[in-house]
Amino acid sequence: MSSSILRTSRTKPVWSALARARFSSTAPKNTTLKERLAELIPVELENVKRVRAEHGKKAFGPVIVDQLYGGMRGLPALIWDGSVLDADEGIRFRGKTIPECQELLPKAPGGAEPLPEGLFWLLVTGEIPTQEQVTELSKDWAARSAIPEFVEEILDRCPPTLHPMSQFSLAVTALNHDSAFAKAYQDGVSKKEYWGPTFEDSMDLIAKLPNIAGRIYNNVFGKGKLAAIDPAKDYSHNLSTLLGFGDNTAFVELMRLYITIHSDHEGGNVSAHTGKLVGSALSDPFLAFAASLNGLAGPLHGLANQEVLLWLSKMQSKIGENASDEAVKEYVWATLKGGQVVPGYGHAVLRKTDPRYTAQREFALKHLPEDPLFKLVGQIYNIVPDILLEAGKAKNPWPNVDAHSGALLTHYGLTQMQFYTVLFGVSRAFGVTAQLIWDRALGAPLERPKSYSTAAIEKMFKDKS
Ligand SMILES: CC(=O)SCCNC(=O)CCNC(=O)[C@H](O)C(C)(C)COP(=O)(O)OP(=O)(O)OC[C@H]1O[C@@H](n2cnc3c(N)ncnc32)[C@H](O)[C@@H]1OP(=O)(O)O
Ligand SMILES: O=C([O-])CC(=O)C(=O)O
Repeated sequence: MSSSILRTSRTKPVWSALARARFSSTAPKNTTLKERLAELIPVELENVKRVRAEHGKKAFGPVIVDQLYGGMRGLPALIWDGSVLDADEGIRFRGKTIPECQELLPKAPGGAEPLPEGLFWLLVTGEIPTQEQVTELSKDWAARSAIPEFVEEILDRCPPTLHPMSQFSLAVTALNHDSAFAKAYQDGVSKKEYWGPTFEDSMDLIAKLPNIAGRIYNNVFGKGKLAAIDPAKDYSHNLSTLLGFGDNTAFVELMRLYITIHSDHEGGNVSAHTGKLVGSALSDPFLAFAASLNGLAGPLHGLANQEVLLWLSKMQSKIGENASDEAVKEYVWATLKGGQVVPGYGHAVLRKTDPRYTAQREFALKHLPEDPLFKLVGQIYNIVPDILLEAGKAKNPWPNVDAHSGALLTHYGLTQMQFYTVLFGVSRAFGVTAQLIWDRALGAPLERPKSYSTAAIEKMFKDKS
């Protein structure tokens, strides 16, 4: 932020606010999230206009043919300020590392982990909210949490054999019935006002996810009558209660950490990018996020947390519990020789251990250091990277977030691994909706990159080699 901008007298108060936001200072008191957004949006619109005027025609680096065939790795293609991923350091949410978020974001009374309500505020504004602002968000989400009866019926009619992620996606798609954005669009809302109903839909969507997740869990895994949302409790506490774990303080803390760290992973990952892409067609946040969920449900992305537990269970039944390092090594090699990936290891961008893995490991060291599955996860950490390096294919031999989460959930009795990605999805809604709000606020256009045929590539370089 240049000092000349800060000195401009007419805009000074607003630019100062933005400067504060960009440096992730604390939010001004006595303002709601929506009011704060309304202040920040015109400032950011000016900022983007300035950046485009100054740099809009500059080249960003070469595009090579391998990137077209190789899943666009490293292709600079998207803008998202909410979080940025460094290959070695891992994720920062609005410039804050996970340990910094753990330190700075408001906590529940007696709690040590950050409240995801605060993380959402941070993702949306770049500011650390006050305790009161976070409490207001908890209350607002509790007030919006009921799901329409017909959505309950859709879930109740799903066969328990339908994967929980498919049920989740169905329910979220159906919420589009009451979309404020879809209605406003039909009523002829001006482009400048898109962000308002997008914000309302986003808040509704996040608020309704505990009821959807709880109903799916209850229907599929038969835990009896579904509990009700308590307006005096925070989001993670309510989610835990609906899953039947609300009385377990450590589980509630785990949910606070879990939802915070799984929320966003810059803009290019499959779920975030899918939400942005679908949203760019002005599909409302429910439709856009349902598409995100369908991407998250893939085994190379969010479903990897389920796959890790499956793989560990199969390992235990094959080589027994407390197996030797040699036996574990043999099992890992057999996985690779069978043409399968080692779930929970490797990453498209990261080149070091995922700090989300480390945060979960630290939680385990504090709350469940003697857990046998946690010990196995640790044993594997000492074995797999060397094997992946020796196998010589994976660019990143280190664990990602999914290598750890299932062991923690299992410890507390949430053993139904098919459900794990639903929890990931609840969290990912925070990042996807924050991005949708800003995309509509900044007038992000329809996404439509160019595709090429192999023949066209050949022709392009025919006389140049
Ligand atoms: C929340 C998340 O989405 S985190 C990721 C969750 N997914 C997993 O944990 C699944 C296991 N990991 C993987 O499949 C990969 O590492 C991915 C999908 C995450 C990243 O894929 P890429 O960016 O293509 O990885 P990379 O460039 O290192 O791949 C090169 C080769 O190594 C292989 N490789 C990468 N990771 C692994 C692994 N964990 N086990 C075995 N092989 C691997 C790839 O399959 C690829 O093989 P190929 O040349 O035969 O196609
Ligand atoms: O960044 C990625 O590609 C995958 C990932 O870890 C996430 O989305 O959380």
